[in-house]
Amino acid sequence: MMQASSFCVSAALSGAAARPGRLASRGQMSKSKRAVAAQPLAASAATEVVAPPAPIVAPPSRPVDAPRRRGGRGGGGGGELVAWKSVRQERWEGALEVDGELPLWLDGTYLRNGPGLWNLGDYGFRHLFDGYATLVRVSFHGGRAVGAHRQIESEAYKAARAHGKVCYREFSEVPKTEGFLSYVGQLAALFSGSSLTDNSNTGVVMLGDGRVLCLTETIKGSIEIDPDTLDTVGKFQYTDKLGGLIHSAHPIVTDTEFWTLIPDLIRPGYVVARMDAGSNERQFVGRVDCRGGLAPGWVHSFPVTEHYVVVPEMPLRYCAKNLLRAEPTPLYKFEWHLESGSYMHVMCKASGKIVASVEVPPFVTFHFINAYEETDEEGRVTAIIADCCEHNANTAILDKLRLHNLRSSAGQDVLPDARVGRFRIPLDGSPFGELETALDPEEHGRAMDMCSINPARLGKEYRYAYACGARRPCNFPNTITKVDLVERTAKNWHEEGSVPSEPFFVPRPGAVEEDDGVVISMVSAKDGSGYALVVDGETFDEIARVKFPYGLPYGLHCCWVPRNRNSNC
Ligand SMILES: CC1=C(/C=C/C(C)=C/C=C/C(C)=C/C=C/C=C(C)/C=C/C=O)C(C)(C)CCC1
Ligand SMILES: [Fe+2]
Repeated sequence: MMQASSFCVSAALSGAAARPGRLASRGQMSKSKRAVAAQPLAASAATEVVAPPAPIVAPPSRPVDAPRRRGGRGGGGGGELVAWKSVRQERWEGALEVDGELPLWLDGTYLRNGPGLWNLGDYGFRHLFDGYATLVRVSFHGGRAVGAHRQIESEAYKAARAHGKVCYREFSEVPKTEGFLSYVGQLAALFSGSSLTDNSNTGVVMLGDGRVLCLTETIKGSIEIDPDTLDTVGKFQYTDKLGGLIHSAHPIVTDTEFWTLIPDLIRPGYVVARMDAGSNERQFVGRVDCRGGLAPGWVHSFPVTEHYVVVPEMPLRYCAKNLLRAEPTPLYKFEWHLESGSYMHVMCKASGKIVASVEVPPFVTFHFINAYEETDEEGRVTAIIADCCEHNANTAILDKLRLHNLRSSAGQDVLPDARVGRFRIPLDGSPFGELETALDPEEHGRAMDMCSINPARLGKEYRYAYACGARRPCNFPNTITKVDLVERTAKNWHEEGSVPSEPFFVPRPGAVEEDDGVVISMVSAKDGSGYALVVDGETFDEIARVKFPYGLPYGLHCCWVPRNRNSNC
C-alpha cells in the first residue's frame, strides 16, 4: 500500500486548500497570458485549488517528494521512479527552475496528455492505457518556464471519483456492475456507446482554429481543454451524422483541416472523413472495405501524403466478443488473425476513390511516422512511402505495457524489438506492397515508438524522425532518438534509469533546415524527480532541463501551442 508523506500527494488526497509553496530560485512566472498572469504564483508542489471529494487515489508506495531546489539533476529527486505511479493533481501550477539556457524564440506551451492516474482507492488498474487522463504543460516565455498539471474532467473520471469505482469500459477495465446486466443489455450498452469511456487519455492536438482537443479511441472521448488553465471546456460535439463509436486516436491535423478514420465494426471497413478548421462537422470522403477478417484492423493512427490518405489494415483486429468480456484477454479488445492478411489502402483525398489496395507482409504498428509520394522524372506519382514504428509483427508489446510488468521488470531486457518499418505501396495496380526496415534497428537500441517529425514535413518527403528508443537492457523505451532516414543512422539521448516520453519537435520560427528547432520530452527520472528535457534538434545535445518540484507519471502524446494561437482567427 502506498504512503502519503509529501504535500504533493497528501494535499491532493485530503483536499487541502491551496497554500503557497517555495518558488524555484531561477524560475519566474512568464508574463504571457497563458501563465495565469494575474494570479500570484500559488506555486506549491500540489496546489489543490478545487478540493476533491473523497480521495480516489492510493498514495504512492514511496513518497513523491515535496519541492526541492537541488534534488539531483531533475527537480524533486531523492526517491524512486514515479513513471508508473499515480500522481493526482486536480490543479497545480508553478514556476519551474531552469538548468541551462532556453532559447528565447521558444514561446508557447508544450502540452502532454496521458494516463497518469491508475488507482481508485485500494484498487490498482492493470494496464498503462487504463489510467485517467492527465495533462502536464510547460509554458515557455523569455527563457523562463511555468508548469501546470491537471486531471481531465471526463464523465468517466468524474463518475469514478464520485462512486469510487470504474463506471465505464476502459482499455482493460470493465465496470463490475455490468456483470448484473444480461448479455443483451451489455451488447446494447456497448453498441449504443453508453458503456464506453470518454477518458481522453491518449492524444492532444491543436486544431486550425486554436481549439485544443484531447482524444482517445472513442469518439465520445474527444474533449476540449483550455491550454492556459488546463480546464476541461467540455465534450467536443461532432455535429454531423457520421456516427460511429470509435475512431483513430490520432487524427491528422493541419492549419486548415482534420482527417480521421472511423472503423465500421458491423460491415468491416473504414470511413475516411475530413473536417474544416473552425467547424465541428466531419464530412464523409470515402470508404474502404476490409479485405480480410470479420472485423477491421486496429487503426490507432494512419498517415497522409499531400494528395492521399493511407488506410492500414493490420491483422490485429477489433473483436466484438472481446469488447464485451468482463476480464481482459491477452490482446484486450483485439485478436490476431494472421490468416486474414495485411493490407494497405490508398484513397485520393479529393475524390474519395481508392487508388491502390495492396497486400503487404504482416505488421503491428500503433504509430505511423509520416508518408509521402514517390514520383518519377515526369513528376507522376509512382508509389506511396509510409513509415511507422513497427513491432516486428509481434503483439507482445501490449502485454509488456501492463503496469505490473513495467513496475517489476526494471533492469531486465524484456522490451520486444521494434524498428522503423517502411512501406512502399505501388500505384501501378500491382497487388503487393513492400515492407522494409528503414535503418539498422541497433542504431536505436531495437526499440522504436512514440514518434514525431517537423510538422512542416507532414505528408512530404522528409529526413528526420524523433522517437523513443532503447539502451538495453530495459523493460520500456528509455532513450530519445533522432533517426536520420537518409544516412540511416541515429543519435540517442539516455540517462540511466530514466523514462522519457514522446520527444516532440518544435521548429524554430523562420527555420529552413528540417532539424532546426528543439525537441522536448518529459522525463520521469530514476531519483523520483521529473523534468522537461530540451535538446537541440540538430545536434541532439541537451540544452536545458526544466524541473518540476515533484515526480511526473509517464505520459503519451503532446502538442505545441504557440503563444499567439488565436491571433489569426
Ligand atoms: C480500442 C478500444 C478502446 C480503448 C482503447 C485505448 C484507450 C487505446 C489506447 C491505445 C494507446 C494509448 C496506444 C499506445 C501505444 C504505445 C506504444 C505501443 C508504445 C510503446 C513504447 O514506447 C475502448 C474505448 C476501451 C473500447 C473500444 C475499443
Ligand atoms: Fe498513440
